[in-house]
Amino acid sequence: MTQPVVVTHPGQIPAGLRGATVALGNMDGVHLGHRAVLAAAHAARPEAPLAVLTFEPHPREHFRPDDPPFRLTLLPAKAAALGELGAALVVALPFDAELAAMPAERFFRDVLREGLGAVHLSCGQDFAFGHRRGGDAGTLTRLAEAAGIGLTVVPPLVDGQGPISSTRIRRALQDGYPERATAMLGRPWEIRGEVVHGDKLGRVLGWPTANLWMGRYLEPARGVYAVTVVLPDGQEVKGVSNIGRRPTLGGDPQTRLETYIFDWSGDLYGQEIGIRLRHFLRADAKFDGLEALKAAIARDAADARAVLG
Ligand SMILES: Cc1cc2nc3c(=O)[nH]c(=O)nc-3n(C[C@H](O)[C@H](O)[C@H](O)COP(=O)(O)O)c2cc1C
Ligand SMILES: Nc1ncnc2c1ncn2[C@@H]1O[C@H](COP(=O)(O)OP(=O)(O)O)[C@@H](O)[C@H]1O
Repeated sequence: MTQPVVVTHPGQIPAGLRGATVALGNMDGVHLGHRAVLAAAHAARPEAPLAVLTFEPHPREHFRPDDPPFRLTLLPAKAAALGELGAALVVALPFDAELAAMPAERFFRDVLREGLGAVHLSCGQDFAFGHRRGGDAGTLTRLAEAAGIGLTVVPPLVDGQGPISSTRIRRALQDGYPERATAMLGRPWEIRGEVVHGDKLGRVLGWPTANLWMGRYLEPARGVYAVTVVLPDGQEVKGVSNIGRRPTLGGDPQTRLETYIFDWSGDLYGQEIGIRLRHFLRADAKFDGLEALKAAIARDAADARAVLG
């Protein structure tokens, strides 16, 4: 699937992608429920280009900047995942004070109708938009009908535990169940970032680790994970990661994601890699010295190899 065109303003939409059938939502994580919203937009108007209207930053990052980070996907990964689902266009509107203050009617007219030239809309039942979330699926139904634009309101996709949602996926990851996140996402959760320099202790211990900052990503359960690693060339290889603050070494102020890649050597500094959390192995621990830590990492690596097969 080709990468979608990503724009931050309707004025930037290429002529051929105006008049799209448009799925609406934050779409953080791009999970199976989001997939259903895209599928509904496409099914209604299969001849039209498929577009997604989303917000970047996430409205919660705008309204509650001091909340702990919670993102499942940042825009490039979100756009790539939406592209996999057939989106030709992603409109990622900057969510700022102006957008937050825009009445629902004006958002509908200026952005959806005139900006995108939408021929059909789809959203989840809980979609809310416009000033103080003043527009909901009911408002959208009324506005779309008056404008002669089709609308599909998609009921929540459920599994055995209830509706699939970004919130449930976050909770599964915070509780140490990456497999549950994988099931709801339809693919493993991946953290992408640039490899940064650490304390260069890894190679002394015999376990060099490529380090990423968690940044705006949700912090999952701290501890050790069996992972797969997407290298800069796109190759996917196996490894073992620690997500934590290294209590054995005095503790860090920020959480890092450190990954030892199996049967691999090379230089990754400054390059972007993706870490896909597969299985949680154990909680982060404070060891009594470096020898004990080394022994624990050796056991972790063996456990990860075993569970990854
Ligand atoms: C599989 C694995 C498990 C780890 N588990 C812990 C742990 O439980 N507690 C801890 O303090 N550090 C743990 N570490 C982190 C090491 O302290 C870290 O890799 C080492 O300090 C190297 O840091 P550097 O990359 O900055 O050189 C773990 C590392 C790996 C690779
Ligand atoms: N098998 C490997 N797994 C992870 N990183 C590796 C591996 N082999 C070499 N490297 C390189 O070594 C670096 C990590 O070495 P390390 O001594 O832990 O330094 P740092 O403290 O800067 O992370 C990685 O960023 C990467 O460039």
